[in-house]
Amino acid sequence: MRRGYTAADVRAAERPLLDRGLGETLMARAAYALAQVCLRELREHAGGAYGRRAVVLAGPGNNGGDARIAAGHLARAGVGVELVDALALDAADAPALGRRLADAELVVDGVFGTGARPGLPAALASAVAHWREARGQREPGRNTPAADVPAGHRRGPEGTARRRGPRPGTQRVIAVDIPSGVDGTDGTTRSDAADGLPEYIAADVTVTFAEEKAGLLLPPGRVAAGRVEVADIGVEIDTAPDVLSLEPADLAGVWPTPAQTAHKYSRGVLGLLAGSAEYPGAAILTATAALSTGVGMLRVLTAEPARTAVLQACPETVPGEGRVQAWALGPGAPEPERMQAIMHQIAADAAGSTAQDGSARPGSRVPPAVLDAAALDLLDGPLAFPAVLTPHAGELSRLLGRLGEPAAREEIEAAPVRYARRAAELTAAVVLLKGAVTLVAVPSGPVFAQSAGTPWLATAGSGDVLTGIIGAALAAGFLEGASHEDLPRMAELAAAAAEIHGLSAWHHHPDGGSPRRGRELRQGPQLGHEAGHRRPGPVRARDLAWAVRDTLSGLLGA
Ligand SMILES: NC(=O)C1=CN([C@@H]2O[C@H](COP(=O)(O)OP(=O)(O)OC[C@H]3O[C@@H](n4cnc5c(N)ncnc54)[C@H](O)[C@@H]3O)[C@@H](O)[C@H]2O)[C@@H](O)CC1
Ligand SMILES: Nc1ncnc2c1ncn2[C@@H]1O[C@H](COP(=O)(O)OP(=O)(O)O)[C@@H](O)[C@H]1O
Ligand SMILES: [K+]
Repeated sequence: MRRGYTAADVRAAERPLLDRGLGETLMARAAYALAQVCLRELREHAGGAYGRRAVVLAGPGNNGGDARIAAGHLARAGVGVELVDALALDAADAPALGRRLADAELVVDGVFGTGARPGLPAALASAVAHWREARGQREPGRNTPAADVPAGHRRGPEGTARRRGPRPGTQRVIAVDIPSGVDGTDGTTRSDAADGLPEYIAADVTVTFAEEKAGLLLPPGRVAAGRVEVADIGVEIDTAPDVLSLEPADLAGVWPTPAQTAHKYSRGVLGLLAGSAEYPGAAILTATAALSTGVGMLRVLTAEPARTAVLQACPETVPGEGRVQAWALGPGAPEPERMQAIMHQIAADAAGSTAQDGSARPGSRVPPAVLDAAALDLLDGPLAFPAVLTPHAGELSRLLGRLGEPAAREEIEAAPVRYARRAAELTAAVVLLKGAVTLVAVPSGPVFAQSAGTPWLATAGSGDVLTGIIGAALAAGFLEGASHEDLPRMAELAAAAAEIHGLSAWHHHPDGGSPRRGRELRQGPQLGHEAGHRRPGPVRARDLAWAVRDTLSGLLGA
């Protein structure tokens, strides 16, 4: 499990040590750890440290202090270091600095640290844009690992005429504590007014101190940070983390598995209302995913012709009504009246209003629900039963509008954690906001951030698969029903489902390579781009729904 802390909590933990006069000691430890990582990266990616060129960008605070001391260590190891006072940069010098940045084997970003706010000062942003341009990159992005560079680019003369400096894949960018331009607590950045590109210094590796900062786990900071290494500098944080990320190795401990004596009803029954005459496929995808996840029984309540389509694709499915332990409602535009009726019934059961003797049964445990797609469009206030909502940014924008706090899709994409949390408060539900990094928020408590997937997952039907996985997990995880007190556990299951969904895109390897199993799978890809993992190819939602089974078998050690 990765844990991310707010800047305020990190500061508070450092305070007693600073009060005891240990500031310089801490900085010396941080700088030493940073220099060690820089030297190792140079050895691994540039063939050595001696004689290699480094540009160290140093800011005005302690982050700059760490970078300056590390620059001394690097120089003593024979690295040719140029130390740049990043805030004293003149706009006229930005193009030249951009070229020197492009030419260096190592760039150390010590501009802003725990105190960082989104964005970069104008002259520095301009230098970073020139650097990007000289490297032939359109967007901020770490240098493509050598293994991922297409063979044609790797051989022969050094790239195109526009490409300068070290071979692609040999330049390493190391962020000190946090990539500058990214907010350490919420991971947000600012976009350049002229070209619309986000203003941050994308790193290959971030060396962070004491504990991970929340912004390193949240989008887009998580993408900007590359691989994160935590250096122990003797600072202990004893407050609760603000952001959590489940890793593949955590999933076996989180995921509900059947007891030895289980039978199909005690494994959990999922009720599915998905699909319509227009979109029968969505019901097939959600049903296939739920069955691949190992649900005890799947009941499908959808009307014809989607019902026959599901029964033909998934012969295990049981048509019609009956008792269920969880609900999955909404993919493929099923009948709104039917969804409303089911939600009203769960809410009534949760309120206890259906007690036979007329007595109030407040807080009754009821089957929890995952509400997706069309079901989200029926919501306009706090939910009276425990639910997981699974919007993408566009759906969340519509939902927030109905809840009286409109936000455009772009606003949500720029500050996803803020809107996911707000939606969870307003709906009294778990809100899983889909994206390259999927966030899972509860009305109060830490947010989960999961990023096992690949951009190939962004394909129609992929969300329907996620709904099926979540539904099956809720059915198995809440055999006795759930109440609002269970929202944190529901969020944990939804986060685990998002991780399994993402890993399944890697697992299903379209080139026919052997599926990734066991230990290899549990280690998982880190944002996909780490060396050692092949890139997956196109994902078909149907294959993804099938692949979930192999993913789970690998993760659970079957
Ligand atoms: N405080 C400690 O105990 C330790 C801190 N360490 C380092 O200290 C760093 C924190 O140092 P500081 O608190 O001095 O803060 P920073 O170095 O992060 O920030 C310095 C200044 O830059 C300004 N700034 C931030 N974002 C800006 C932006 N986008 N545009 C313009 N100005 C901006 C801030 O207002 C602040 O005044 C950590 O990240 C870490 O690298 C380490 O030396 C280890 C010990
Ligand atoms: N760039 C990306 N990287 C990784 N995963 C992504 C990316 N973009 C989207 N996804 C994932 O793909 C899925 C798309 O779901 P959704 O938009 O609901 O599709 P649909 O409704 O067509 O099924 C989500 O799980 C989302 O997190
Ligand atoms: K930094």
